[in-house]
Amino acid sequence: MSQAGPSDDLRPQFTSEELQKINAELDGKSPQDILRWAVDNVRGLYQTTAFGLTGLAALDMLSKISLERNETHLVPLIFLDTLHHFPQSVELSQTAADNYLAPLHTYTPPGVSTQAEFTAKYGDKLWESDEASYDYLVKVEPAARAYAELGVKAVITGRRRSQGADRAELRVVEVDERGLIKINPLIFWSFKEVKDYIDKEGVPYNPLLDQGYRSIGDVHSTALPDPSQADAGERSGRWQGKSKTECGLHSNYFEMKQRFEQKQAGEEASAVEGKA
Ligand SMILES: Nc1ncnc2c1ncn2[C@@H]1O[C@H](COP(=O)(O)OS(=O)(=O)O)[C@@H](OP(=O)(O)O)[C@H]1O
Repeated sequence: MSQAGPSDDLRPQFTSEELQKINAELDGKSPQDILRWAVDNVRGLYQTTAFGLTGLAALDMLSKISLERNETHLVPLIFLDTLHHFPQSVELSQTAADNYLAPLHTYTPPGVSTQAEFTAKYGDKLWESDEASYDYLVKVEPAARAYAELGVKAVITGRRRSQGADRAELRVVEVDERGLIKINPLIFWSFKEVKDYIDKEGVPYNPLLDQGYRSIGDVHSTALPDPSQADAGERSGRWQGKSKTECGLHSNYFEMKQRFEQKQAGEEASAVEGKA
């Protein structure tokens, strides 16, 4: 399966010197100021979101920025439906987009649109037998396909420094190895600041949050945070018992793609040998 596409060749909009200057200017700024900067200065801008609290806050802020400017255009949304989300998360993707009248682009893994089709095509519990291929198929490839098909040059993400692990070192604006710009408008906020904003502005959110979940991904890799570990991070319910902290979406694209393609080639070669 070849996953090549124009997204492999995104052209950077900023030189590294410009990027350094932009980050110095945006350091410590409010999410709204960062979002205003993004809307005014970045072309091909989308919001990639799983409709976590951070993404919902950004969506609400973007909608208010549009209103204050009397604009009808809202930054379009990209949702990568892994086909293994909680039903509440999938439902929220539609209700949030409808609520804000934001264009929503939903992408599923290559060649499938239901969980049963995914299992039939790629195997049962692929996340257990081959986690890297699972991540590639449900997040990395669909995102690259979305970027190529939609002409995405930049994405707003819901990552924040206070989420810890790799995210502690985030910059406001990053350019990835493909030249894709990633903007992290709520980078300086804590979980409490985000939740306070959501409550104050009455932003509808995933009902699972009220059951104690704090970070929500796939059903099979999301658990309630351990109540005995009160100071564990907000993402401690993700991939519990594993050292993994990221789903691949924010990892090096070329490395993920190469690993997947090598694995595929190896499996195809073994299948041919097996038949011979
Ligand atoms: N399925 C899907 N579709 C589109 N975009 C997605 C997806 N999963 C993660 N993201 C983007 O990554 C942000 C952080 O998500 P998480 O903290 O849940 O971590 S992880 O990416 O799943 O590892 C997340 O922030 P939110 O907008 O708050 O959801 C998004 O910007």
